[in-house]
This record gives sequence, C-alpha cells and structure tokens, in this order.
Amino acid sequence: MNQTKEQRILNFVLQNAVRGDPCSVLDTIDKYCSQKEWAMNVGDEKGLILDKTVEEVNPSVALELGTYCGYSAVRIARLLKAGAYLLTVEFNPEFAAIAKQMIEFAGVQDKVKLLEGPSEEIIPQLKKKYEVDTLDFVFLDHWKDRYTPDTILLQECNLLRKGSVLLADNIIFPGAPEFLNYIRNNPHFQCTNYPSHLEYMKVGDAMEKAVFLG
Ligand SMILES: O=c1[nH]cnc2c(O)c(F)c(-c3ccc(F)cc3)c(-c3ccc(F)cc3)c12
Ligand SMILES: [Mg+2]
Repeated sequence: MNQTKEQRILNFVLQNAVRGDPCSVLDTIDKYCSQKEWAMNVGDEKGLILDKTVEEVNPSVALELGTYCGYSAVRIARLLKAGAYLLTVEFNPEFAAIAKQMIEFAGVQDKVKLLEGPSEEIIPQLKKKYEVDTLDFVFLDHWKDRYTPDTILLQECNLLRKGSVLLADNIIFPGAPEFLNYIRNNPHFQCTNYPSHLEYMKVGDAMEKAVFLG
C-alpha cells in the first residue's frame, strides 16, 4: 500500500535523526519538509517564536491542540522543566499514530500525553479524566474554525487562570480572522502579534499570543 506523506516524514526521521535527541528530530523534519515535501509543521522560523513563548511561560501544564506529526509536541516538550508535561490533542488517528512514534523516537514520551479525539470532546474531560487543574500554556494549531469555540470552551471549563498564555498559529495564512476579532476585542485577554512566515515558504504568516487576565 502506498505510504502517506506523514509516514514518509516519520521514516526519514527514523533513518536520519539521532534517537533520543529532540533537536536532531526537529532539524531532520525541517530538512525533509523544506527540501522534499512541504508539510504543516510549525517549522523552524515560527518554531523560534514558540520556543521563546514556552521559555517565557515555563509551564508546568501545557496543552497543544493539533499534534499532526508531533513536531511541535517535541519542540515544546524538549523545553519543559522536570515534572512538567504537555497534553497534545489530535483527532486524526493516522496522524496520532505517526506522532506517537515521533515523540517516542525523540525521547520525550515521559513529558507528553497524546490524546486522540476531537478537541471539543477532550477539553471538557481535562479536569476530571486527565486531572488537570489549570493550564499554564495552550498552543492552538489545529483547525482555524475551532480556535474561537475552543478558547471559549477552555474558559467555560475553568481551565485558564490569571496569566495563562495562549499562542495561536496561522493567524495570517490560512488566517483566523474570526478568532483575531474575538480575542483582540475581548477585555479578558491581552494580545500580541508576532509576524513571521508560513513554514518552509516565503509567504507571510503570524502567530498571536493572548494572555488571560482572569
Ligand atoms: O490545518 C492546519 N492546522 C494547523 N496548522 C496548519 C498550518 O500551519 C498550515 F500552514 C496549513 C496550510 C496553510 C496553507 C496551505 F496552502 C496548506 C496548509 C494548515 C491547513 C490549512 C487549510 C487546510 F485545508 C489544511 C491545512 C494548517
Ligand atoms: Mg499551523
């Protein structure tokens, strides 16, 4: 049966990256996706904005919406302090299976819990089923039409606390205008825009940081 692009990315990592070395996994994915097949990893340029935000927040509990092949899960997990962990949500079972192997190869599996299913079902389970109190950091990188409803759901489920930081990918391309309008006009959030480029392309994109004010 023909391999999927995501399987080809994973195989390239298994054959070319260093097991247990997250940076080597990230560099290898970036090399494959910039030279051979484009894929929707946050990438090396926007990845630096993600790194800086994670280092600034230094979260104990982080949530990622949209795992895909696990690139940003590895990117985030490699920066987490001892005892801190990332919950990452992926609704596509094929992507989740690839990401699980990617996360294990990178050696960050002890810091990452991969939850398979739609975000709108998983978010309401975080407190009781996954024993989350509040989230220190949330990376929104799933489907742009879910950014606003999931942000509302996070608030309704009391998962945000004063100072919780949201970071959203693809604000310009493909764009999330409805989310931008919601979050920038919401007095409970303090927003900052970080212009950048679409992963592996010269096309403009941006990330939006939103700090929950309580
Ligand atoms: O869906 C996404 N989730 C998270 N991150 C994404 C991302 O970082 C992207 F760059 C793209 C993207 C942008 C431009 C393009 F041409 C293709 C894909 C998508 C995306 C957008 C529309 C789709 F129909 C499919 C994928 C996503
Ligand atoms: Mg993205």
